[in-house]
Amino acid sequence: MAPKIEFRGVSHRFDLGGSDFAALDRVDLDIADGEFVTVVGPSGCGKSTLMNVAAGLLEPAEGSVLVDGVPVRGPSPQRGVIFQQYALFPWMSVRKNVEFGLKIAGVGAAERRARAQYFIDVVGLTDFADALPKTLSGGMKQRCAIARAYAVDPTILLMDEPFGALDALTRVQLQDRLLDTWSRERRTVLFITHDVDEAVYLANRVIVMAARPGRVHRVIEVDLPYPRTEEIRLSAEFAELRGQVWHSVYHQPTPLERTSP
Ligand SMILES: Nc1ncnc2c1ncn2[C@@H]1O[C@H](COP(=O)(O)OP(=O)(O)OP(=O)(O)O)[C@@H](O)[C@H]1O
Repeated sequence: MAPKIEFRGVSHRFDLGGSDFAALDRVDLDIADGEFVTVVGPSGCGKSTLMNVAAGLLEPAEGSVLVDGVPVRGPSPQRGVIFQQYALFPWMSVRKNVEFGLKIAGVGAAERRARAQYFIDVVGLTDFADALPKTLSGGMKQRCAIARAYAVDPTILLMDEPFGALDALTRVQLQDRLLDTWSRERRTVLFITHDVDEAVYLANRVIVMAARPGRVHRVIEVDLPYPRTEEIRLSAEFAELRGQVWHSVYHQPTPLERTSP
């Protein structure tokens, strides 16, 4: 089956005070439909740049990203994006936030309400549907952002450190909630994180990037069954995979001085 997302020779440079800086160097990566792929790597290795290119928020200097075989030319409702900062509208209730994208898409009031309610229930915010974001905890805000992203029915979810600002316990709970949502509403997920445990716990496949220039360093298959459970998190197999990812992230080759053509 053709990949859902294809990165084809994606390179990107930023101008750093007159000299070019290679944020991404010839990234090739295929992601299958329904896969859950996590991306880890040292700070500045180009994780967010990779995601922004996939989201259509950034045009790569070279190469392209294809979704269902079609080059990405800009943002699309087909690709839901979730950032670390929740980006909720503070004056709107949870329900109105979740309905927002549907309203923009011209979905009628009754269907809007039903779809929003479904995803509010899925992320466990039923009792807070009419609450304003300022009354929610960080984890609840992020669940609202997840419900909002799902409600417009994207085929792909692009998540950039979505749980990065949360405490460890909330983070683990949201990982389970996200996997539960993913198992019920299967989407292709590209999830960026700094957290090696999180990367292994969530993924089918972990992409380890290296910096300077930003590139794919290693791809590690996570051959653990779903649903992932505490038992799996504490298993020897999990520890072994975590060790592999950890080693790949923290013992990387020295940065290349320049990229060869
Ligand atoms: N708008 C920009 N202008 C100049 N340089 C940039 C810009 N955005 C990113 N960079 C540089 O490109 C490199 C990759 O940045 P990116 O944010 O993609 O890395 P990252 O892996 O997501 O980092 P982190 O894990 O710290 O968030 C970094 O060295 C960064 O300094």
